[in-house]
Amino acid sequence: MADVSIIGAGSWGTALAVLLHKNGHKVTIWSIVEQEIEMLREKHEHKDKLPGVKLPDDMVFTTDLEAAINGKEVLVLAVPSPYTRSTSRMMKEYVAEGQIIVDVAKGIEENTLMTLSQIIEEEIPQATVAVLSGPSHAEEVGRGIPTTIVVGAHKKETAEYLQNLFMNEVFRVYISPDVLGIELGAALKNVVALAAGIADGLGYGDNTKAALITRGITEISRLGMAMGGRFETFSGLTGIGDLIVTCASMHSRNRRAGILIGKGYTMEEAMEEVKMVVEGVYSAKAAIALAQKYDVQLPIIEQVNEVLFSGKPADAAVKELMIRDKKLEIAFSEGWE
Ligand SMILES: NC(=O)c1ccc[n+]([C@@H]2O[C@H](COP(=O)([O-])OP(=O)(O)OC[C@H]3O[C@@H](n4cnc5c(N)ncnc54)[C@H](O)[C@@H]3O)[C@@H](O)[C@H]2O)c1
Ligand SMILES: O=P(O)(O)OC[C@H](O)CO
Repeated sequence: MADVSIIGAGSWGTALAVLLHKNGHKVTIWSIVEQEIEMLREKHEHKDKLPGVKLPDDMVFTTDLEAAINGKEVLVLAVPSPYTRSTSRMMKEYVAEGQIIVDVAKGIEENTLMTLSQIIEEEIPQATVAVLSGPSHAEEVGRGIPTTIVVGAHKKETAEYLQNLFMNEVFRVYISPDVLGIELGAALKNVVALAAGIADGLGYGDNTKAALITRGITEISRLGMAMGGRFETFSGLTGIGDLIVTCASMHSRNRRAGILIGKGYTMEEAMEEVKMVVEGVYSAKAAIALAQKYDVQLPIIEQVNEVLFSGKPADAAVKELMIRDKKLEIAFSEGWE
């Protein structure tokens, strides 16, 4: 049995807390939001973020960050990506040498273009940082629905330790050394899922969805591989797997925000309506900056940016994608006459 803290009490942190408790670990949940911790103590359920999932009586809820960190074997960092740096800064003074922090959020920092594990490593250099990612909606994990996921870590020993910590008969955990590929797939799929939602909101069909998923993963892997991620990662659970679930599921906040935008809401109105974090909005600009830096084309992601930040009508963005220059589907065709 391990002593574990979840840093951040949103829907994903809460679902993972329940999972880890079921695995026999001692679990503490920390949040910066006092009312949230009071509500969890009183109701033993996160009524706003994960309704219907009961939290066990012996789970500890706290706003005391030092107590949440001291002596814990693993810290699961589950705050949305805009808070990864600020939360890491607060955590730094309490984290022991080698203490494991597993980041479960998905994003790229807009002004630095850093992945979330890079931010944590910069802010808390004494920590051992790993990531957990894959097709996994909190609503389904909270109900014990079979799910597969990947732990990425620089050292195999860390990955195997976390695999044992999280894995059970309904939560199958693979391990991988490709931390960068995992994080890029996770952040970029959210931007493509916004596009898939926009297409749904416009009333388009399954053909359009399949096109966005397939050409979307081409964009993600093109950029990801230019940055050093591995092809197999983008064809795996944290790449195409997570892209499929996010583009298809009504649990997805990115897809739901996209649907509203496709129906004519502004980005701000859609984010307000969805209430929970819509990570794709934060990663969209970073993706374009990275595309420029690594000289790769991301046409879908570019159009998402135009719709989100330049007020381009969603149907005009789709039309622009359809009438782009004629292309080969695959990059190499030497000897093809
Ligand atoms: N929900 C899912 O199904 C799911 C699954 C996999 C990964 N993720 C990723 O996990 C991350 C968190 O997602 P979520 O669904 O839990 O989001 P959420 O919107 O449910 O979480 C918000 C939580 O963030 C915390 N918070 C609010 N303000 C804060 C601040 N200023 N500083 C620090 N913490 C603050 C609070 O505990 C709040 O409940 C995201 O990056 C998301 O992409 C989510
Ligand atoms: O609800 P979303 O769109 O943030 O997606 C949640 C997870 O990333 C799905 O794996």
